[in-house]
Amino acid sequence: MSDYYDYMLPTVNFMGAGCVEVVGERCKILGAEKVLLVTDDYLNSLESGPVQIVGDYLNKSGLEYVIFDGVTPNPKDKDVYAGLEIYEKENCDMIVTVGGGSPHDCGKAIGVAATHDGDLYQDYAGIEKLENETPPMVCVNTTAGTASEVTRHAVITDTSQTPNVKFVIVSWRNTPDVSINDPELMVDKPAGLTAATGMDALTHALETYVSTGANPLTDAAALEAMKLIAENLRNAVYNGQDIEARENMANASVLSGFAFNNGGLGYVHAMAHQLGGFYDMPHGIANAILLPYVEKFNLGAKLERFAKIAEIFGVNTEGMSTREAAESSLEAIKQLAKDIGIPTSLSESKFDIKKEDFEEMAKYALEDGNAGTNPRKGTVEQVKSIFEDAM
Ligand SMILES: NC(=O)c1ccc[n+]([C@@H]2O[C@H](COP(=O)([O-])OP(=O)(O)OC[C@H]3O[C@@H](n4cnc5c(N)ncnc54)[C@H](O)[C@@H]3O)[C@@H](O)[C@H]2O)c1
Ligand SMILES: [Fe+2]
Repeated sequence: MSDYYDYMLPTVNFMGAGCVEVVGERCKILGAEKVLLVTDDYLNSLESGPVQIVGDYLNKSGLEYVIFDGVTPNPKDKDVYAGLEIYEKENCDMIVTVGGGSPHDCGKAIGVAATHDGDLYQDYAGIEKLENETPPMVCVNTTAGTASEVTRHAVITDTSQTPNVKFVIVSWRNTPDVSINDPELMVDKPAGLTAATGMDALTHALETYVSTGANPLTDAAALEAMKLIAENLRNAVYNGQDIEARENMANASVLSGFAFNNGGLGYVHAMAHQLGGFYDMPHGIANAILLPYVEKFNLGAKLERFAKIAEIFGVNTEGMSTREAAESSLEAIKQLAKDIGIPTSLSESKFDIKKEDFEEMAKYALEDGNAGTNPRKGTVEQVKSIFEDAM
């Protein structure tokens, strides 16, 4: 390992109420003539929703655009190829995504498929495998969780395998040119989605903070993200119209993206990807359920850091040993999840989880691109037992 590190950020990030108005002018600056607008059918069905708002700004800037709304949650390779067909047929030269992590990731993968031969999973899953420049991209974010709008990750589900496998293409070439986080586009998010995506952001910040790839810059971003989440996620869930809570959650999500884009994640994400691939479980729910169980496994490797997390969550750690303080951080996280209505175990979730799958899921998890920076190395047996523990 070298003594230096790189720190990757997208070129321009817009944050705050009203900032979506820059979308058209930013596309023009990037040289767009015809935009593929990538989204999902729900957001596209909303009158005066984010898709219509973005479309109006594109029109105002004199840009032509065509909508692809075939993105499904946990986006599939076939969604990517359906989008690519439109991108090519319509001679698009730029991608604008509107929505949460699913449209952003699908849009990134459309850009990869448009500029790279071969198979997305076979040839490009893993870290820094992209060889060619991808089309310019602007991401308008409507959830506060994945931070895909600021990261180099695209998480796609490969449906050619049974069971399906979620894989990650990680490349700086995938980093969007512009990210737009306007909290006014987030106020109508239902409570359940706010809770799940908020816990995804927490998982990003926490996994990076205890990862083997953490550095002073990722620490600063991760600590502030966790503080904002501890102070604002409940409010954002309980009162969706609280614009300050929404804005703070957007800030937290982006900060956690700055952190994990550079410091790496861990077994929570590696294992959550299996729950997404095998059962189509929403990503935020999968992370939120697994988080305390995985971190119980990791605790001994980063006791001081977990003790610091407890402080951030408002636990009075005075008089506690470092281990006691570290353990109390897991209780604080469980309490937050409980308060916002997240199931506390896999069996409590409404998904038909099968114990017989755990061995295979554990194997895939250890091969996942996020497993390498987990602070404690586990065997297939150990990862399997974390799944069992979470059941
Ligand atoms: N690329 C990355 O860095 C990264 C990181 C973490 C997760 N992910 C991936 O992102 C995906 C999950 O993304 P997500 O959690 O943002 O959800 P999502 O994009 O899958 O959206 C979930 C649902 O919420 C709806 N929705 C989105 N915004 C809304 C709004 N403002 N109001 C009402 N409804 C809204 C959508 O229509 C959809 O039905 C997963 O596939 C996950 O693996 C990617
Ligand atoms: Fe995530």
